Amino acid sequence: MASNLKNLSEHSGKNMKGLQDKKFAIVVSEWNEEVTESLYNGAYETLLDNGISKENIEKHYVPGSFELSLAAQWMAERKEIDAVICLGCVIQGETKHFDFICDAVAHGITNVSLKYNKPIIFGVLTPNTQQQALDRAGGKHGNKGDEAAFTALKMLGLAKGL
Ligand SMILES: Nc1c(NC[C@H](O)[C@H](O)[C@H](O)CO)[nH]c(=O)[nH]c1=O
Ligand SMILES: CC(=O)[C@@H](O)COP(=O)(O)O
Repeated sequence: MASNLKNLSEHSGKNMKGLQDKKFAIVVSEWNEEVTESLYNGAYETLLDNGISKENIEKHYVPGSFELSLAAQWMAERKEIDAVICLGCVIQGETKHFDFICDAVAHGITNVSLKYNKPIIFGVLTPNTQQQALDRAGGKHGNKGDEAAFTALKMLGLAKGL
């Protein structure tokens, strides 16, 4: 469903109880920092709003979205980290560089998640324009950072219930 049909900040709060002791690492790309900082703020506040303490939320920066996969692996290797939220914004330029980055980071994050059996959340915007990015980073379509945090919480809740 396209973002213009479902607000990114709305969620059905299933499986999100008893997670107060879980520890999160949020990795943020420095590219398009106006957007990614807004994504981070959304994710951070969503975790706090759902009972996660500030002490259990780490923030780390990478140069660009392409580096999110390796940073996610460094976080996932740490036993004390229960979930990793990867936040980035890759905006289409004139060349195919966009395609290579998006493909690499989507596959990279998936591979880390399966390798370490932990939620590694793909909170990466891949818009055609800056405005589309802003609309999804606290604008008219909500905040992808909220969605990423909700997703991490729900996956940990699912794992807890298994
Ligand atoms: N153009 C964007 C980039 N490019 C940088 C890459 O992510 C990477 O850091 C570089 O290729 C060196 O490995 N990154 C974004 O996150 N967003 C962009 O729009
Ligand atoms: C996604 C990118 O790396 C992109 O912003 C770079 O722009 P261009 O494809 O015009 O070099």
